[in-house]
Amino acid sequence: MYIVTAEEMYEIDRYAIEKGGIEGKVLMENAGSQVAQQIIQSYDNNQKVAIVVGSGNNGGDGFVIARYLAEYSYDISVFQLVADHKIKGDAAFHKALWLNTSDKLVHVTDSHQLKQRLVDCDIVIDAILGIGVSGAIREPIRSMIDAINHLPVEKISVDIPSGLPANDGLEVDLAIHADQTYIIEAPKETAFCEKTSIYYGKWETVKIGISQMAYAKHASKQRWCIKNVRATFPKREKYAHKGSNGRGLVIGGQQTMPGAIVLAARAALRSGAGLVTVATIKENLPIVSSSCIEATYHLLPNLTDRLTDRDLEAFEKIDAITFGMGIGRDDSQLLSDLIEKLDKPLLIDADGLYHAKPLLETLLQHKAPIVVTPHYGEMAMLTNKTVPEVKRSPFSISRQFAEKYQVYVVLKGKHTIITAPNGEQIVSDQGNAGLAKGGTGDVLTGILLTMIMQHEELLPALANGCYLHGTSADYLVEDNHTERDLLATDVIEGLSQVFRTLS
Ligand SMILES: NC(=O)C1=CN([C@@H]2O[C@H](COP(=O)(O)OP(=O)(O)OC[C@H]3O[C@@H](n4cnc5c(N)ncnc54)[C@H](OP(=O)(O)O)[C@@H]3O)[C@@H](O)[C@H]2O)[C@@H](O)CC1
Ligand SMILES: Nc1ncnc2c1ncn2[C@@H]1O[C@H](COP(=O)(O)OP(=O)(O)O)[C@@H](O)[C@H]1O
Ligand SMILES: [K+]
Repeated sequence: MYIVTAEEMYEIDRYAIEKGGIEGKVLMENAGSQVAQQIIQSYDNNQKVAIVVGSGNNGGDGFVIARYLAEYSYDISVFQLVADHKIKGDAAFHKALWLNTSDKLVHVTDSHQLKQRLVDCDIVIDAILGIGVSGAIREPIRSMIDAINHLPVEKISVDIPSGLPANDGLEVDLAIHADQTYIIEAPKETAFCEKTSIYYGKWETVKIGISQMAYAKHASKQRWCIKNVRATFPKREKYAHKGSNGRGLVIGGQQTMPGAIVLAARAALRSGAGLVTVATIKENLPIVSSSCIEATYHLLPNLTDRLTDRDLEAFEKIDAITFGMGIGRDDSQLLSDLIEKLDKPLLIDADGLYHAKPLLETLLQHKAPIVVTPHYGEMAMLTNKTVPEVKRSPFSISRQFAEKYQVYVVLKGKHTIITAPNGEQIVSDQGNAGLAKGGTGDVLTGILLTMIMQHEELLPALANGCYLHGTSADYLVEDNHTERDLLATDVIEGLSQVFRTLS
């Protein structure tokens, strides 16, 4: 499933009309009829329904919905919130069709009148503003949205809650707080941002006949699901040997934080890595090696000095490296050596990201791909922004960072956004609040290390890793765990259940 900005949706729409030959009127008919079908399946027809329409094509969808719901005997009233001359084009066409079959159209000019009209309704269908909204919401629409928000009715938004922008990065002025949103064709960026997703309520998409080709040409973001995983997940070769399944290196673990590297190493092995070596200080060895007996160990005298020739020689056979879990924030030469001297795919996580900050300009010198896996706080640190700024613009900030430093970015959160250096993005929205606990990020890092070694392309590799991690947590919470008790180690154990669903 693709995720779009408003501009991309308009391009896709234009492509469907100009190249696909489907008229705009037909797309609007499909949009309204599909939303109506959803409503018919979910809401009894003994309810009193008010459809509030604005000036644009979102309002046009509202007239189509009215026509279909009336056919199914819902008690429908349409309230037009704008002057007649504002309704043009396809919306005017569908308004005329509604008026051919019904006289239930009332022109409402202020919020006081609207409140009176809606007071005995059960459901309000919000077709006031769609993705064409721009700037601060103007009166009288402003007070009308506010009035609807205060009514104790079920609120169903068409395409997007009116007033909410489609794209990330904009401050929300005022928008309908929907209980349910039926999104036309493709979810918009704001459905995946912490501050704005709440306005949508529950949401689902309806298809209106636009081809996948139109999306492939104009959309740059996808929501990753099982279908994508199955299509891209590498098969385990029958004659595989441990060397052919990837040799991963995990570097990190101060004396006070040995758990992070254990989690990463165990997660990498559970995800299918052939060999995992943990490079850490000798003080950690007893605890780490007894917790992960399948790994091999490489001792570093400390976590700050340059790598020796002996280290570099030992790492020569490695296929991918992850650096940073539990490494602490003291000055260290290790990361700059990894960037300069080893041309291996390199994943930088946790404290490693603090080491990466002064080295960002040098990342371009690395001859193999670099992946950074910040949570929102770490992303704010890397970009000199505040956490609220990152939360408002997670898609744009990730893309700018990935393009500027030519790295892959995995911005971790409820919706994890994965960005390639060319700006292409994937959202992984598997997982639950059980993952909001120390150590789950280290598990993700281990899984990603293995995925990097086993896939040919990095973007699906990272998306598949996030899918495994989130889905493991989802299955565990569905079965015998809860969001409260879930531990990072459980997520590692849960992976086998996810793998079984992949073939
Ligand atoms: N393929 C698809 O996706 C399809 C999409 N379709 C539907 O089309 C929708 C997009 O339609 P759209 O472009 O007409 O925009 P939309 O938001 O309805 O109206 C814009 C008007 O709102 C007003 N306005 C704007 N800002 C404002 C403000 N701050 N405060 C107050 N008023 C403001 C402004 O009017 P003005 O008052 O300036 O004349 C502006 O002209 C889309 O969401 C989907 O529902 C389907 O029908 C078919 C296929
Ligand atoms: N509320 C949530 N819903 C879904 N996933 C979550 C949620 N909170 C955290 N996660 C996931 O859990 C992991 C936490 O990573 P991170 O913050 O680096 O943890 P740590 O550093 O303690 O290991 C990320 O993969 C993130 O996407
Ligand atoms: K709307």
